[in-house]
Amino acid sequence: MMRTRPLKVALLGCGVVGSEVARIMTTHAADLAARIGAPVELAGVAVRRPGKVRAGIAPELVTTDATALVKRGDIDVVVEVIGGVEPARTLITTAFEHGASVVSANKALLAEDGAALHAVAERHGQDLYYEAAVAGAIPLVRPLRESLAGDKVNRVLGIVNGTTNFILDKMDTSGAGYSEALDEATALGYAEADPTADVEGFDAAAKAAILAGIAFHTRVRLDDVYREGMTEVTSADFASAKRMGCTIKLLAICERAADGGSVTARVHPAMIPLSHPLASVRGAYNAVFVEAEAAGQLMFYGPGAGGSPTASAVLGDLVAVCRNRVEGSTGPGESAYTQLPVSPMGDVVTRYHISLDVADKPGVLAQVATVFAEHGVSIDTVRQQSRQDGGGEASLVVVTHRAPDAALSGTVEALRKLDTVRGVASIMRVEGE
Ligand SMILES: NC(=O)c1ccc[n+]([C@@H]2O[C@H](COP(=O)([O-])OP(=O)(O)OC[C@H]3O[C@@H](n4cnc5c(N)ncnc54)[C@H](O)[C@@H]3O)[C@@H](O)[C@H]2O)c1
Ligand SMILES: N[C@@H](CCO)C(=O)O
Ligand code: NA
Repeated sequence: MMRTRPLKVALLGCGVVGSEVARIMTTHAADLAARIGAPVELAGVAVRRPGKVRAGIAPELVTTDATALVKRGDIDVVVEVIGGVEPARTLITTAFEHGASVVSANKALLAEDGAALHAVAERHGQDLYYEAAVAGAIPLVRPLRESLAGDKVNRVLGIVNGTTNFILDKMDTSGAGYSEALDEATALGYAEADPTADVEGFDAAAKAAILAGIAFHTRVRLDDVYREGMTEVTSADFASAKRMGCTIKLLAICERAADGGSVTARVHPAMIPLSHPLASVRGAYNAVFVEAEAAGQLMFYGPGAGGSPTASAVLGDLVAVCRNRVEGSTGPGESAYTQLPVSPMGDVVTRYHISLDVADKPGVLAQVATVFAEHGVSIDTVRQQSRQDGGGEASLVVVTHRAPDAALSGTVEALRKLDTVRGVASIMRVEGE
């Protein structure tokens, strides 16, 4: 039976995502009410620029005082889509203290302070849902928190940032420049307010922290995630990748150690074979593989950024939280009972693709091979090509077998010191084989 008192929703932020949340709440009001068992009403919208005309939002709902809105006491659910750590953290905490549940899309905040926010939510008997924070529209947080709660997840690997995938895809397929592709991603509403978060890998690292925490039932913070962005990926790297039958993607990889005693989480560009499903993830799409003991390998794929796709995930959470409210219950809280340590990047076992400019003379190959051997790194393939410019240099491309990342980076440092190595043209990890 339909409850007549409407559930009241406060929307914090009315930008790319917030405006779409408001639009869908209005246009789908009847369906949402039927699914929840109670009408849902937009009771207030906190913005920074009150003078701006916002289609479909009654001007009397708009306020610049987000704090007063979350303190009102009659609000059932606060939807936080302003982004950033503060004032979002204080507003969410205040919402819990004043009897509201929260739906957020804010990965930066959840990766920094998710544990504390979950604790406040639990203390006040409220829900904290954040499907939109990871991989946009793709259902991933809920499947990990709920559908896979009975399995043991060992690995989560994928593309979790739409902006950088859009840029890398453009660089690879159309030869577009980095800045031009970034401007386009920003105009399409994919990039963060400060796109440094995207291109330097902070956004993907925040998502990796959230995913690792949920997947392995432990606490992983942003600082625990090894991070390299994609700003140094060049067209020469793409040319090298092409010669190997690969492309380059910014990957987030979270793994449980083989002995189960620790976990790792990392974000960095990597070469992947063109035959791997991640190689065909185009534009702002995301794709994530989850490997679980009983389920085997699962792939989640879909739009990872943009106002409307992200609003879909926010609305899904809103319906879930409202249903809980109608039933007088709450959903699952944080499940970080294992407290596994996060190992450093040096312990992660990876493969490197290394492209060197070397002197084209006898003994150089042997000298380079010796450095690999001294660091305990086994070589998979070597390709040498003399340069035609008469400068007495050759290009040497080495692909290694798997080895601890510390041994691989130590090898590169030692190679740089050889007189016969004139330069390191490209170093890239190789994944997906
Ligand atoms: N855009 C996407 O594709 C996407 C996808 C997933 C998650 N997210 C997340 O959703 C959140 C919002 O992203 P967005 O793309 O809509 O950003 P946006 O910059 O378009 O919108 C944020 C809005 O919040 C407003 N705002 C900032 N501080 C405020 C305050 N104190 N009070 C009231 N309003 C305030 C800003 O004026 C802006 O209009 C971020 O956490 C982001 O990481 C975005
Ligand atoms: N800026 C983010 C938004 C989605 O979280 C991205 O490009 O993936
Ligand atoms: Na999602």
